Amino acid sequence: MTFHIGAKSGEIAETVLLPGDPYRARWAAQTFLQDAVLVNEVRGMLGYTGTWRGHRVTIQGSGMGMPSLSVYANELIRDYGAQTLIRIGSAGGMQPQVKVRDVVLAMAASTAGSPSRLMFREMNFAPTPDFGLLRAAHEAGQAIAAARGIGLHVGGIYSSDTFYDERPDLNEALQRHGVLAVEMEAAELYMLAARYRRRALAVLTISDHLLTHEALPAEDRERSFGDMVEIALTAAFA
Ligand SMILES: O=P(O)(O)O[C@H]1O[C@H](CO)[C@@H](O)[C@H]1O
Ligand SMILES: O=c1cc[nH]c(=O)[nH]1
Repeated sequence: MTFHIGAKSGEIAETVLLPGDPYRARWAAQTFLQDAVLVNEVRGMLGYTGTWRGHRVTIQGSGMGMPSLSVYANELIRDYGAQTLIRIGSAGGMQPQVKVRDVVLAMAASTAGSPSRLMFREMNFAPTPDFGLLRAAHEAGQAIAAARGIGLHVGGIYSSDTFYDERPDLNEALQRHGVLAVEMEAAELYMLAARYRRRALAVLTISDHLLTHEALPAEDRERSFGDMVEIALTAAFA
């Protein structure tokens, strides 16, 4: 048991999927895991442990934004020994070729903030995922994307500290530099994984688009993003 996670010692698996939305954690656990057991509900941030194809997996909500993700990832790594942490998140598309419902594998996560910024100060640390996980997710993702008719993209993303941002010039600069999508947690996850020598990756589904202004409803963001969950699980145990 930690400050924010009520699970007992041994109730968290070494492989953890991290959706921001705790209800997505519940949906993914009910849909993909066998014998899923609720192991955390402190602050309503639901976490479940079960098995996928015989492998133990925890799916733990991480909340919105890097300070929240940082709380859960720190405790999962330092107190429960999590080794592989894969974010399964929603994101806003930033390029015309990246469509709503496409999946993005975040090969780098730029950020202007994050809790780790306090530590790095003037240093522009480059947060990146585990290459083995990225490669395995790409392989799994290609097959899933072809079968389901969705796009799969690998590239840089932007981990923002604000959902409602007042800097259209910043988004424009990021778009000109090829950034595929915006979300709010991956950079901190990658920095923590680097610090503690753990494996991390962010697998994202495009839920809305900054250029076309399309947006999926909350129910879809909670329950219809199975492609990225399958990609994440397959990559974790490749
Ligand atoms: O759907 P999740 O995983 O929460 O991810 C995205 O959605 C939230 C904003 O609506 C932020 O947490 C952002 O990163
Ligand atoms: O942070 C986010 C997440 C989803 N969609 C966005 O536009 N931003």
